[in-house]
Amino acid sequence: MRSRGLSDMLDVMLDIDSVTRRFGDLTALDNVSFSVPDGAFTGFVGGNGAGKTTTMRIIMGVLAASSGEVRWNGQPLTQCDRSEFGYMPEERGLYPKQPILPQLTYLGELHGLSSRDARRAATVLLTRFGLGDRLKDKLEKLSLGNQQRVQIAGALIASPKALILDEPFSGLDPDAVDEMFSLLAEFTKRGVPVLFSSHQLDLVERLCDQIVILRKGEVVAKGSVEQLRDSGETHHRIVARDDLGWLRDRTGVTVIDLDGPRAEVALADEAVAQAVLAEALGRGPVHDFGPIVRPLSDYYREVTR
Ligand SMILES: Nc1ncnc2c1ncn2[C@@H]1O[C@H](COP(=O)(O)OP(=O)(O)OP(=O)(O)O)[C@@H](O)[C@H]1O
Repeated sequence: MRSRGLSDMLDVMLDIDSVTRRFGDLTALDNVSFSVPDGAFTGFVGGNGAGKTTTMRIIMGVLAASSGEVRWNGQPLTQCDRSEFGYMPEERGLYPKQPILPQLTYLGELHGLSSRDARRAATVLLTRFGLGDRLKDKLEKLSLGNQQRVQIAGALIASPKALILDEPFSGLDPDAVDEMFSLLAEFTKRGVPVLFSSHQLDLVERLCDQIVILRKGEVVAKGSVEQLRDSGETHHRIVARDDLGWLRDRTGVTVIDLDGPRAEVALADEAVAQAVLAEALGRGPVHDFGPIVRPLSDYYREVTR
């Protein structure tokens, strides 16, 4: 679904620069730096406790950084800038016991919309999410997936200039994810930067223009999916007619998996790859030989272990 390369997105609107945050003895964020370019979907991943929520809270001014700075269009981010951002916090912002339309309308008003415009925007969004006949229902009466849709609608209500979404896709079924993604894509097309955290690597790989990986409060990788994959170890697949056990004794070859005439190997460099192919051909027919495009999850495991 990615539509543009990073090179097309030259404007960097949201800049997280050397942000450190300590809680007592714990350094939850250690010199974290990355940018969320104009119009880019930036996926923010990392294990439990890596520091994603803390980073988002600092961006939104809920927490202060111990040191470092967040900039918006090159200037230190202000509360006024933040009031124009859409934010979906980890703890979710809406009240379970209140009906959904008045809550979203109120949120729109808090962001500066007139009562009429806020109500209209809320109605349009909720209808778009298939909740047009549930406007008077209390949030808690909706299914979890629908509650999540309403929470996301809360971040979108007032034409946000940036979107900071803490696990917006958790709890959504695959159709709802696609529906939500196409809605968010309308914002990125208008140049809105979107930063979202997620534990769903397959989804991040499919949807994001760029990815930032945190491990124990430090950025361990950032870039487009292609850049991250290319920087990881490449594996090759070999399928031949005869047993490939000889691969175990060759310099520069690490056997990852071997099953008779089928093998997955890590090869030190291109010269080793050519030598392996030549030897395999010398020993008999080779049915398949080539690099394996590995999922992002493999690379993620490499950099976070
Ligand atoms: N208010 C706080 N006081 C003390 N420690 C905190 C506070 N907030 C976060 N932490 C700690 O900071 C670290 C980072 O937490 P954070 O919630 O940012 O991680 P996360 O990447 O969002 O994790 P998860 O994926 O589990 O939501 C954790 O060790 C957490 O316990």
